[in-house]
Amino acid sequence: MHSITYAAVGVLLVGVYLARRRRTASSLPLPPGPKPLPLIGNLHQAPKSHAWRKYLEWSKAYGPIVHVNMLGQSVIILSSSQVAHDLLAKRGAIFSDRPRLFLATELALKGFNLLMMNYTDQLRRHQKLQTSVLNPTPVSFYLPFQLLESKQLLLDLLHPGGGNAGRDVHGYFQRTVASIIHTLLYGFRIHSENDPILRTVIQLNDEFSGFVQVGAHIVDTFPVLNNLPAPLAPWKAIAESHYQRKYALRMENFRKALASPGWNISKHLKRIVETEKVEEMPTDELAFELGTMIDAALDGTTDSLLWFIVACVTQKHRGGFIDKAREELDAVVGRARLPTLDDRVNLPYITAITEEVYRWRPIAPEGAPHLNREEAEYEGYTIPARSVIVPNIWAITREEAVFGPDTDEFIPERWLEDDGKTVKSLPLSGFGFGRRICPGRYFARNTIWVIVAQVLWAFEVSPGRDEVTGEVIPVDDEACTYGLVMRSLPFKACFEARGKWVEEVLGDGDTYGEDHIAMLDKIAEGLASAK
Ligand code: HEM
Repeated sequence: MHSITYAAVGVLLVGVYLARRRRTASSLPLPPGPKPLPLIGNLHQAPKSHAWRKYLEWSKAYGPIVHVNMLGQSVIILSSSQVAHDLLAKRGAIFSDRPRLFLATELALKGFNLLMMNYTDQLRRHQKLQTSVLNPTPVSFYLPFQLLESKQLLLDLLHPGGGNAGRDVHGYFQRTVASIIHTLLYGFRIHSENDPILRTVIQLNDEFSGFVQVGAHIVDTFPVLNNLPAPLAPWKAIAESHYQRKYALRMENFRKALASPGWNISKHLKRIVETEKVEEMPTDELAFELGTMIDAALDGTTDSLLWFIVACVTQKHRGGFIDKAREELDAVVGRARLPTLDDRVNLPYITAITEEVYRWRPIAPEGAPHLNREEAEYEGYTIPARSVIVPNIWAITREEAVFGPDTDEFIPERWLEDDGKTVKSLPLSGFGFGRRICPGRYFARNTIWVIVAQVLWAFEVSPGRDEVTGEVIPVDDEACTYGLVMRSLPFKACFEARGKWVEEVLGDGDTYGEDHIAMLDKIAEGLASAK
C-alpha cells in the first residue's frame, strides 16, 4: 500500500476510535473480556463466521457477561439466561433498541425497518398490530390451517417423487410453513416448493440473514464508508436490489390479499389501522409489517422443523427418543386418527421433544442484537450507553446448571419432571427477550408441535441413501449456514409409513380441493365471537 493510503487509514482509525471511545459516568470497570489492542480493540479477534462458538469459549473464560471493543464500539455478550433476563427483560426500558447495522437497517430496509427499528412509538404501533393477530386467542383459530398443511406434508412425504432413496427435506417443510402463513396473511396457498413467491422469500431471507451480523460488514464498522460513490461501495447496489425486490413482492402480495375473497390477516390489519386510527400508517409500511411476519415465520418455523428431522436421523440411537414418542402416541392417540393440538396435555413427551429442538439448535444462536440507550450498572460492572448487546443464545441453551449435563446431546427427558408427565418450566431463550421477544412464538409453537407429533405418528425417519450404491448418507448434525439464522445444510432423509393404517387415515390425493376461503371466513367468525 502507498504511504499516503497508510496515513489515510491511520487517520480514519484514530477518527473512528475517538468518536466512539468509551465515555462513561461510572467509575466501575467494564465487564471482562479478551485483551484489546490499542485503537482497534478486539477487532482482530472478531470471529468471521459461526461467532456463537467463539462467544461460548469467551463465556467459559470470562463469565456470563463479556465486553469486547470493536474499534471503540462496545459489544456486550450475554451468556446466561439470568443475565439476559436481568438486562433485556427486567431493564427492558433501556435495553430494547437495535444497533444501526448499515447494510440491513439503512439500506436494505430503508424506512420500513420493523425488525431493526428502535423501541419507539412507531414500533409499539406495530407490536399492537402483531399481537392483535398473534396472541394465544387469535392463534387458536388458525389450527385448521396447521392441520390442513401438516396433512398435505404427510401426503407429500408418503409419495415422494424420485424413488425411495430419500430426497432433500428442506423443500417439503418450506412449502408447508409457507402455505400456512401465506394463506392466513394473504389468502392463497402454496402448492409447490418451487413456487416463485416462496423461492423469492427464501432468497431474500438468506440475503437479509447475512446482512444482520454484528461486525461482519466493513460498513458497519466504518459507517463513513457509506459516503463513497457507488462503484467503491458495492454493498449499496446489493442492498438496493434487495430492497427493490422486497418492496415489489410485499406490495404485490398485499394487493392480492386485499383483492382475494374471504378473511385474511392483511384485510384484518388494514381495517384496524383505518378504524382505530392509531395514527396514519402508509400502505407500504403496513405491507412491510405483513412481509416481516412472513419472513420471520418462514425461517424460524421451518428451520426448527428441519433441526427436528436432523435430530431424528442423527440422535435416535443415543436417546431412543423416537421409540418413546411412539409409545406415548400409540397409547394416547392410537392408530385410527392423527394427533392434534387437543392431545397436547396428554403428550408431554412430544412437548419435551419440541422444547429440546429449540434448545439443542436455537435457530438464532446469537439472538437478534439489542442496544442500550443509556449507560447501566450491573453486578459491579458498567455497560456503556449504546453498547451492542448480543444475547448469546447458543451459550444460554448450553448452561449445564440449568439444563443438566451433556447439553450438546438431544435429550428430551431434561424437560420432564421425575414423574415423566409434567413438563418443567425451564428458562426459555430461543424466542428472544423482554420487549423484543418474538411475537409469533405461540403460533410457531403450535405449528411445530402439530407437525412434530404427526410426523412421528406416521413415519420411520432415516438418513437418505445413495441412489446407486444404496449406502446410507450420514447427516452432519452441526452443518449449518451462518447468519442471523442457523439453518441445517441440505440433507437427504427417507420417510417410510409406519404401517398400513397411515395411508388409511390420510386417504388418497391431496388437500388442495379444500375450500380454504370458507375456512378463513370461519376464523373471522371465531375472532368476532371472542371479542
Ligand atoms: C420457531 C420459530 C421462531 C423462532 C425461534 C423465532 C425467534 C425469534 C427471535 C430470537 C427474535 C428476536 C427477539 C429479540 O430481539 O430478543 C424474533 C423476533 C421476531 N419474530 Fe420470531 N421466531 C419464530 C417464529 C416467528 C413467527 C411464526 C412470527 C410471526 C408470525 C415471528 C415474528 C417475529 C417478529 C415480527 C420479530 C421482531 C420482534 C421485534 O423486533 O420487536 N417469529 N423471533
